[in-house]
Amino acid sequence: MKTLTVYVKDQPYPIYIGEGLLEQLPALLREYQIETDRKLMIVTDSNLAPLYGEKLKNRLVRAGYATGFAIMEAGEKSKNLHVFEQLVGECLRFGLDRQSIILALGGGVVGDMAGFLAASYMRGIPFIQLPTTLLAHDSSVGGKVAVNHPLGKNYIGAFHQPLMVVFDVRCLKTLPLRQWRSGMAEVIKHGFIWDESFAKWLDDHRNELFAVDSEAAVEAIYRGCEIKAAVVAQDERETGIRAILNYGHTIGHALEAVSRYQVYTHGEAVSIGMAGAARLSAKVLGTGLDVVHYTEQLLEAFELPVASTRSWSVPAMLDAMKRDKKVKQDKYVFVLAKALGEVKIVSDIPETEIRDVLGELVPN
Ligand SMILES: NC(=O)c1ccc[n+]([C@@H]2O[C@H](COP(=O)([O-])OP(=O)(O)OC[C@H]3O[C@@H](n4cnc5c(N)ncnc54)[C@H](O)[C@@H]3O)[C@@H](O)[C@H]2O)c1
Ligand SMILES: O=C(O)C(=O)C[C@@H](O)[C@H](O)[C@H](O)COP(=O)(O)O
Ligand SMILES: [Zn+2]
Repeated sequence: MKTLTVYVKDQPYPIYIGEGLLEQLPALLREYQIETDRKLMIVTDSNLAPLYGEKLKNRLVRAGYATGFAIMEAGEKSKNLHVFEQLVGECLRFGLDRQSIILALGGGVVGDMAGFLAASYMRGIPFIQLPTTLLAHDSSVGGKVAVNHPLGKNYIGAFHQPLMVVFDVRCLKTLPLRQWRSGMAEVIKHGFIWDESFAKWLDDHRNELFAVDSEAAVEAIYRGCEIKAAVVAQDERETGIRAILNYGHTIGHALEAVSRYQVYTHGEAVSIGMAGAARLSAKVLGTGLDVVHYTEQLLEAFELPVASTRSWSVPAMLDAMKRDKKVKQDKYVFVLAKALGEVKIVSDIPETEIRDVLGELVPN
């Protein structure tokens, strides 16, 4: 097992990464003085409930915890206020109180939803992240929790840090290949924004990573979490540097919104977004074309898209980007690459440059 700490202001918390950790959860709870007088509520999705949820619930009940079980329909389309309200109802009916703890068992959709539920239920109760997708190495760390609005991603949310993150990498064995690749996009993002040598390491360990070799997976997840934790520790609420974690997301979130969350996974949209951000960096910052080429090459090596095969309205995408959370005084703000492993937040990007890049990424 590997461990690291996220140094946020109120309460630093641990991330545990290893095999079989869900089996050790009751012991970990006891280690954290979480006694059996506290109710637990597992929030999970319809795919994960039969795979891991029911076993986890039985294990916790056997350990003496009163444990509720709330299941949302799997997929991004469920990350909305309607489902949120249903989950609040389940918590109330189960009798969760302010001492209770929510357990988010799933990928980023469950993590964001259950985290937002914890942030707002009775004005805030604790929660624990139990990530089950590769992508969730990103979503389970840093305390951004939210649901979507039809006009865009994560518009209704909060910053609410978990008590701990327990990543049982055995869960990754059942993850569909498409979701594995999707998660790789955020792992690669951590290399692109912070550490060129990590990006190269991923490139060199492609075969082990595709084979979901535990050692390689733990290493990739650990380094991805370490980079994310380093950024979050400097700027928990995104007043500055944290925005670099949004590399590829301005275009990525726009693609997700115009396609009504039904065409791309989050990682696929971010992958196209990073290819776009690299191209925009060349135009706006004069970044070398080698960066653009390497960006595309690495993403494609992991079978991720670097352009859209479907056409979307450029004005609709620009509209979505105008509502991006990084926008200041109605001006587009992008995270751009200066070099591999080094990015910069750039304000006031001319719309013509963005239009040009969208023209290259999206067929008309
Ligand atoms: N809060 C953050 O900082 C942050 C960071 C990155 C992404 N996100 C959010 O995360 C979401 C995407 O998360 P995701 O890619 O994990 O998607 P997801 O949660 O929808 O999971 C993908 C699919 O895989 C299934 N699945 C999950 N784990 C499985 C397993 N071990 N075995 C078999 N099937 C499994 C799920 O049921 C789902 O169908 C997006 O909403 C995105 O906005 C948030
Ligand atoms: O943690 C962050 O900060 C990130 O930007 C990580 C992103 O990968 C993630 O998709 C996040 O949810 C996007 O945040 P948003 O503020 O643009 O909704
Ligand atoms: Zn993301």
